[in-house]
Amino acid sequence: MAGTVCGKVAVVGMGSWGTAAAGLLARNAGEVCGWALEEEVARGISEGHRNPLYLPSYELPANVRATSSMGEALDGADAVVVVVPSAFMRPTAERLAPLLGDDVPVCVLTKGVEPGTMMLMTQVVADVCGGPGRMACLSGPTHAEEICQGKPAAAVVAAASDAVADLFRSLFIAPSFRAYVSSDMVGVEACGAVKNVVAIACGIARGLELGDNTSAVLMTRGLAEIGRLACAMGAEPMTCMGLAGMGDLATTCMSPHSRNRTFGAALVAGETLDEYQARTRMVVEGAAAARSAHELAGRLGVDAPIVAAVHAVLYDHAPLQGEMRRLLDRMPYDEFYGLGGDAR
Ligand SMILES: NC(=O)C1=CN([C@@H]2O[C@H](COP(=O)(O)OP(=O)(O)OC[C@H]3O[C@@H](n4cnc5c(N)ncnc54)[C@H](OP(=O)(O)O)[C@@H]3O)[C@@H](O)[C@H]2O)C=CC1
Ligand SMILES: O=C(CO)COP(=O)(O)O
Repeated sequence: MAGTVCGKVAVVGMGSWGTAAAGLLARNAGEVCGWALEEEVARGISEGHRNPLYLPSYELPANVRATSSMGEALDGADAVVVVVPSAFMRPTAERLAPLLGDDVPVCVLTKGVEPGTMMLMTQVVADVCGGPGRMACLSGPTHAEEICQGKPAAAVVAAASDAVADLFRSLFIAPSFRAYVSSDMVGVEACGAVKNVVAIACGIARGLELGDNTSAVLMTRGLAEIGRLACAMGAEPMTCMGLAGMGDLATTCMSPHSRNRTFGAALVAGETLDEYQARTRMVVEGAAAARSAHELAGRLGVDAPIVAAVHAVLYDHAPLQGEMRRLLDRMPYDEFYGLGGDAR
């Protein structure tokens, strides 16, 4: 029944995932008000209950509306969900800060690492808005296209405070959507950011017609790489085995809905990042994450060859086949090196 958990939830960012998330939240909040950058999106949702630009075939529940005024979206909100692309997180948080009540809990659905500061997305919002204790993040295998169709899915809500984690779990849970909880915010966010880079590698492999074995190897070795990086950032190892790690890696590397995987294949066909994003209007988070993850790996002394290969292809104009060859030519070491295995 709508409205049983809280009165009003604001969703900041009405792209694909913001739209699908608003649909989930509408079951448990009295009212959901989305903030959209574009007036066309806000009007389409409020007047026609559809987002004209993202997932236009999905009819939103009657208690979801949207506005291009951040003040109106935030006014009286009991909880806030932020889901703008990572590149816009800091400027969006700066607009949010003066409108956000002191104790209002915030859940971030965006996946990325801020270039330069190397902050995770909840850290960026807390840096600007204050109140790290009110922050949460939700991540997992949640392609918006399938959530809108009511296909069963699950994610994990991580927060430092049990009360904040419990609130967002209650807000997101639905008959076809399970929300688990965790206290490992770093692990959940690090996994979400780095898996997108591995998905680009899987897309490249697919574009090169390298087969399912190759994809499985990239996913498995990618998970080892995610584990090494996330643990060096302070994550708990088991988080990488969960919904935010293995679960999201699997869907992003295998699903035709994945922008990151599709972009990898498009690269092989000769398309650039700018061309791909302009054509689809959708963000490829793994491209920015490749830069941050590559720099982080260097800073933390972590071996991250798949991240390095994607980075080389995207930013050093390295040939695709050459990078794939370089990955294959590396001397294989202990399978769990950096995760408890020997350096041999
Ligand atoms: N799509 C999915 O299935 C999932 C996405 N995510 C993550 O969610 C985040 C958002 O992705 P997604 O919803 O897919 O986005 P989309 O690629 O579907 O849409 C792009 C979004 O960016 C917004 N935007 C463009 N320019 C700006 C700006 N200057 N300031 C603020 N917002 C801007 C657009 O707003 P407008 O339309 O109003 O112009 C739109 O909401 C990403 O980090 C992604 O990794 C996580 C899980 C699933
Ligand atoms: O994070 C996602 C699914 O959980 C979305 O991945 P893509 O951005 O590759 O579509």
